Amino acid sequence: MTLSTRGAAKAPAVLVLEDGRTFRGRAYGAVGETFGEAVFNTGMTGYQETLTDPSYHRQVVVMTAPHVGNTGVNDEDDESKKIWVAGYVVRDPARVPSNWRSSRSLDEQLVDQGIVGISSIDTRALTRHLRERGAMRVGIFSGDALADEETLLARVKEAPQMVGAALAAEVATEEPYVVPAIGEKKFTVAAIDLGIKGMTPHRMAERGIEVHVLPATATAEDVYAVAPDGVFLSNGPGDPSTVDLTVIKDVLARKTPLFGICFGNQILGRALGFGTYKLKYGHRGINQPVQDRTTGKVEVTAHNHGFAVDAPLDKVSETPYGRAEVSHVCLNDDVVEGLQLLDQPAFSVQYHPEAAAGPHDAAYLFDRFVQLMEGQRA
Ligand SMILES: NC(=O)CC[C@H](N)C(=O)O
Repeated sequence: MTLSTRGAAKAPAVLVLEDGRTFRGRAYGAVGETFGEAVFNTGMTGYQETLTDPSYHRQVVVMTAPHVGNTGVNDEDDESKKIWVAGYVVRDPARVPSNWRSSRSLDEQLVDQGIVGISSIDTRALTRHLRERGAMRVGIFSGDALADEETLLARVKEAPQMVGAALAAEVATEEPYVVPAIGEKKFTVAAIDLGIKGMTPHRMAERGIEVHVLPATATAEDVYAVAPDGVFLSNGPGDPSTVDLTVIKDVLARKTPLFGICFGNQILGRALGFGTYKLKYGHRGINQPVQDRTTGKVEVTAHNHGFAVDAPLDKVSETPYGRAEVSHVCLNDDVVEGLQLLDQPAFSVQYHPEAAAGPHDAAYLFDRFVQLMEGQRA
């Protein structure tokens, strides 16, 4: 631990929202400047997984939990090879991390990876502002990047918007790789990496699945070259309306068992002919109530999405691939949280059954995927 994490005064920093509201605080992590879409995460824990979730690429994450960094950073909980958030906003960073697995402080980790953040601001006021006005662009500035507010605001307004952003290829693997089945191998799955988290193939491997993780640019030929029993569509950053649907339509046409999560749910929805739209402020956190309408059960789930599928809640829809219905719904706001096809083995959820971090209520969805693959073999 360096002395700086022991509470030495950090440089002044300012956060500027695109509607002109500003918050003055202290630099946290790297000193400099950064831009992105301001979003808030309501998780009380799991900051290491949040920071390394590729779906947060180009987003500045505001933590609503006031005290962040308490357990430091360890060598096991990263969900990808680096921190992806564009910036980090916390109220009150831990001065001294304390956990048996901690190998360094969060502050040091942010500095090492050049992640610009801000602390000591009223994150509750900022969150309420984003809830009332909606997600918007933001900049964080410290050190040499500080300037008068008008100049900073003009720079925030130059930053790219999230609507229309095609980001999956920026975060996905360039080379295919294999995550071996744990124990006896029962199935092969081709997982299209649009920003996959490490825990996701692990959850499949635990169920005897050998997972071939393929780049976002994989063709149908690449997918079928691994002779998959099933195809998986991962989570990922950006606007789902930018994704080329050729491969997924091919998978649907061949009736290969298909499971999608988050971004995967959105692009399955689009392939079925539904629209996607931007939510006012999105769902991010590990305490979101969802109802599985196929069983009536309610589960508490991990979310990270700013877009959603526009599908009718109370009727079966006719699609080019047979009938489809909304299988899951968020109990906070009735947002579509899952889709299922009724005439072929394909389904998806808008949230994170891999639960890293988060409650494990939704783990049964990986078992449903296994059942679909078993059903196809029978
Ligand atoms: N976690 C994800 O896959 C996010 C999907 C999409 N980028 C969204 O914001 O809604």
